Amino acid sequence: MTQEKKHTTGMPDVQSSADSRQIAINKVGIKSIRHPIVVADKAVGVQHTIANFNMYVGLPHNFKGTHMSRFVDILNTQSREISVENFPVMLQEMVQRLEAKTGHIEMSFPYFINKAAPVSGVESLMDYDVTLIGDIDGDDIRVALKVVVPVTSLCPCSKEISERGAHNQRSHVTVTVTSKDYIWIEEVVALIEKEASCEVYGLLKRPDEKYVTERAYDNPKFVEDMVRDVAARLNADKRLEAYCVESENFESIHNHSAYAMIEWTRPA
Ligand SMILES: Nc1nc2c(ncn2[C@@H]2O[C@H](COP(=O)(O)OP(=O)(O)OP(=O)(O)O)[C@@H](O)[C@H]2O)c(=O)[nH]1
Repeated sequence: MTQEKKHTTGMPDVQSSADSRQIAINKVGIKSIRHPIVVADKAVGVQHTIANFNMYVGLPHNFKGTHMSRFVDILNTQSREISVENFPVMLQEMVQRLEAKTGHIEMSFPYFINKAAPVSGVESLMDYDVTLIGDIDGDDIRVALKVVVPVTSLCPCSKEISERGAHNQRSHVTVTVTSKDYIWIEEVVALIEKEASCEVYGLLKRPDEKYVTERAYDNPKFVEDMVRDVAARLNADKRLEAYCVESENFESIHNHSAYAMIEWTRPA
């Protein structure tokens, strides 16, 4: 007897009953459930963190409801860790357990990278928001990696027209990639940070602060420059099947953001 059946034998199963409305549901399941996960860490082997999961399946028109408890059960399966490597297996397990054809999982987690300050070399952790987005439709499985990288951007126009200074701000550069091969989170972060006016750090001493201020001033970027320069680097990566690069600059001279986005898919 399966785990799900042994506690419920003899009880009415409303969700399995028929529905006559002739309307299929694209996504049904659970949203915002937290669970510990393990992520491969390029520097130290593994990193333990906590992910927020959204897990959905498609529901055919003739069923009243899905089986919500089974999604949680998949997270609690003891026979394997929840990891980036096991993510496709989770997608397969989910559609199998839910008797569905299509499924979608989003696994969002903070990921920490130890960075050295640019002059003093003092080390500190920086946190990055990472999401794995998986879709399964029959035998077709697609997994995208999304990384949000906070950086500094400095406005080229402001630098040109002002007698002193230039407005600069923190920006979020978000890259979402699908790839034939494994892509390290660290690779995506490094690629983006190289193209920013300057990268940001958890801990900076005064010599570092002077360096990042001057580095940003010497390296001004519009939001358009940011997404184009990151896209040019992504274009050179032959492993990629598709990408989306976005930049949101939280403008320090406005109460709104500047935003740009480039999407690319490898031609068939
Ligand atoms: N389908 C559905 N279930 C819900 C919803 N809200 C809460 N639930 C609960 O999800 C729980 C049942 O999950 P199931 O997986 O169907 O439970 P079960 O029938 O005991 O388990 P199985 O034998 O695996 O089907 C019940 O407590 C439901 O009331 C909802 O909006 N839709």
